[in-house]
Parts: sequence; structure tokens; C-alpha cells
Amino acid sequence: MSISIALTKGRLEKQTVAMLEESGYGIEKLKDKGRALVFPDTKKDIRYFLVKSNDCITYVEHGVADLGVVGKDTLLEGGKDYYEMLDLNIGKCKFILASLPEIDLLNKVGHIKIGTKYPNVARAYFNQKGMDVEIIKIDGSVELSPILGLCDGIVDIMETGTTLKENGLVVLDDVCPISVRVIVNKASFKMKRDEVMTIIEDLERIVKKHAEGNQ
Ligand SMILES: Nc1ncnc2c1ncn2[C@@H]1O[C@H](COP(=O)(O)OP(=O)(O)OP(=O)(O)O)[C@@H](O)[C@H]1O
Ligand SMILES: O=P(O)(O)OC[C@H]1O[C@H](OP(=O)(O)OP(=O)(O)O)[C@H](O)[C@@H]1O
Repeated sequence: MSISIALTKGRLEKQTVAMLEESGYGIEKLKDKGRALVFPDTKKDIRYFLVKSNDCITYVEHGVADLGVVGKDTLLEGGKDYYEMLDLNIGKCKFILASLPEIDLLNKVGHIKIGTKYPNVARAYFNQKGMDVEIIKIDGSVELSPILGLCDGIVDIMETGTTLKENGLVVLDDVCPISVRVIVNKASFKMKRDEVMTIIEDLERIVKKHAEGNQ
């Protein structure tokens, strides 16, 4: 049975393609794709499509894609109607709470405002701390928001820490680690179990190989 896989385009694309290639998939067309968004596998009965991270979940939840490859950040913020099957251990970064060094945010009395691209993640973090905060949704350049006085702190992704440093912000707390996950449509897991499990196991082998290489 034919399988469809939704891949997150952008930052994660190159690493995901490299991982699939190492796992034995015929994905070379994706490396020289121009503006095309759908690709057949050259070795197996699989087609790939490139989508924005939030849409990856949508395609999998609706069964248009049997599998999806997407960051844990997007999964934590978005839907829940899929099986999360595998951590590819790539695209590694983390959610952090950060602010200007002069703001003692976690001990601040009174109204606290938090800027973030990830309101659900931020709300869950502060709920678990028992803190009532106002969440302000921002779509990008989140580090600007405390500098301009829009909010007291941010919940955002940190990878190298360069963006925080160059904008004079400091990390107050780690919220949680992030990496790329493989998700599977629930019906596909039943109806196409053998095909789905073959792909998961092929990828899992490479994840293990990389982990052993890093020891
Ligand atoms: N430094 C980083 N900043 C943001 N995301 C990162 C970083 N490193 C890895 N990631 C992962 O890459 C995924 C895709 O990020 P990317 O910036 O390509 O798309 P996006 O978040 O949809 O933003 P945009 O709207 O700019 O396309 C994120 O969901 C996250 O899992
Ligand atoms: O720790 P670093 O390595 O500096 O990476 C972290 C930065 O990268 C992401 O922004 P992105 O580049 O996606 O831009 P945008 O969200 O502001 O559009 C994230 O929101 C941080 O701003």
C-alpha cells in the first residue's frame, strides 16, 4: 500500500532528508527540488510532501499523510490526534523562559506579561508553577518584546543562545527539551501497520547508530 509522508519544510528539511537517505530511502529528488512540494520516492512506494510545521500535524490528523516529521515544539503547542512514534534526535533545541537581567520575573509581584509564539506551551508552564500570567501571542522576533516593553519575559526556542545574547536577554529557566519526532495517523497505524512499522524501524536503526557513534 502506498504511503504519504509530510515533512516540515525550512530549518528541519536538510537534516530530515539526510536521515531518510541514510535509512535507505530514495529521496534524492528532494535535494534539488526548486519550488516543487510533492516528491515520489525513487526506490519505494512512498510520496513526500513539504509543509509548514503546524500543517504537518493537520495533514496527519486528517489522514492525508500517513506519517509526519515535525518538531516537538509544534506537537506541544498543537493537536493531539495522532501517535507519536519516534524521536529522531535531530533539530535539537529547547524551550526557555528569558527576560532582561534586571527583571526578577519568577519572583515579581503583580501583573506579569509573557510574549511567545507558543501560547499553549507558555500557559502550561506557568500553570504548573501556579503563576497567573497574561500571554501575548507574537509571531516572530520574540526577543524584541521585552526590550520594547511589550512584556516582562518570553517563552521561546533557544538553540545556540546567540539571539538571546545579542539582544541582552538571560535565561531564567529551562521549560523543556525539543527534537524532531515522527507522528503517525491513527487509522494508518491500523490499516497500513506493516508499511508504517518498516519506515519507523528503518529510521530507528539510524537513530541508534548515531547515538552509538556519539558515545
Ligand atoms: N533555533 C531554532 N529556532 C526555531 N526552531 C528551531 C531551531 N532549531 C530547531 N528548530 C526546529 O525547527 C522547526 C522549524 O523551524 P522553522 O524556523 O523552519 O519554521 P517555523 O517555526 O514554522 O518558522 P517560520 O514561520 O519562520 O517558517 C521548529 O518547529 C523547531 O522544532
Ligand atoms: O538560540 P539561537 O540559535 O539564536 O536560535 C533561537 C532563535 O531562532 C528562532 O527564531 P527564528 O530564526 O525562527 O526567527 P523568528 O521566529 O524570529 O522568525 C527562535 O525563535 C529564536 O529567536
